[in-house]
Amino acid sequence: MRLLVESLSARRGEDLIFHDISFDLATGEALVVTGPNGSGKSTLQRVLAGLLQAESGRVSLKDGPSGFEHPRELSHYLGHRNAMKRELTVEENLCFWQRFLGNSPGGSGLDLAAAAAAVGLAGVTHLPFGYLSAGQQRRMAMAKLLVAYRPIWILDEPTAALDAGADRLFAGLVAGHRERGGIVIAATHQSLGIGQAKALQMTGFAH
Ligand SMILES: Nc1ncnc2c1ncn2[C@@H]1O[C@H](COP(=O)(O)OP(=O)(O)OP(=O)(O)O)[C@@H](O)[C@H]1O
Repeated sequence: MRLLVESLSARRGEDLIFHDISFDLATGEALVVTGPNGSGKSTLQRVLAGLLQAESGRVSLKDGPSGFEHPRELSHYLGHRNAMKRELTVEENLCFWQRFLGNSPGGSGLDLAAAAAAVGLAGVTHLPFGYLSAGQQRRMAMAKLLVAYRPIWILDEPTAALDAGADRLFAGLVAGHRERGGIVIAATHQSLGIGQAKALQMTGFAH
């Protein structure tokens, strides 16, 4: 499978945020997106995840499972926020996401206990999400990537609020996903330690 981005431009309100971005990623590859605040990293990711419409250009899949034409249909999107209900327990939140997302063709997610264990949170699945520390909450958001199989991971500053151990854990999850043929696109201000990756430096436009 290949993810193709051709001459992509996006606008936010009146402003053109980026223009003429192209790249392609094959099975097992990763793209690290860097750039200063406001340069358009999140905007690009939201376009790839199908949450924003592009101004022009094309995002498509080639040689993927039949019937899937846009990466949004095969993606996990992890935004700045964790997308968990504070009042629900860890287990209830993960259960919701597992059922809501379902598995893409070609794989299956971990069960909830295994996913919680994989992010080092096995002992707290009975607690409301709101009781967890900021770093534990981010780890939980990573568990969401594991409970349903999606070959493409779109990650916006995935390691914000994480300690060094969690950084390593994250790098291990990404490496495992790539070894299984997954594609990863990660926007970051920090070194992610995810091994060999393509790079895209966003510059933004001066308004
Ligand atoms: N909903 C919106 N409406 C209008 N403009 C927006 C909106 N969201 C973001 N922008 C603008 O789009 C530009 C790019 O923002 P974006 O969040 O994509 O940048 P970023 O590179 O991810 O920044 P950061 O490193 O701070 O997360 C900024 O100038 C921002 O003000």
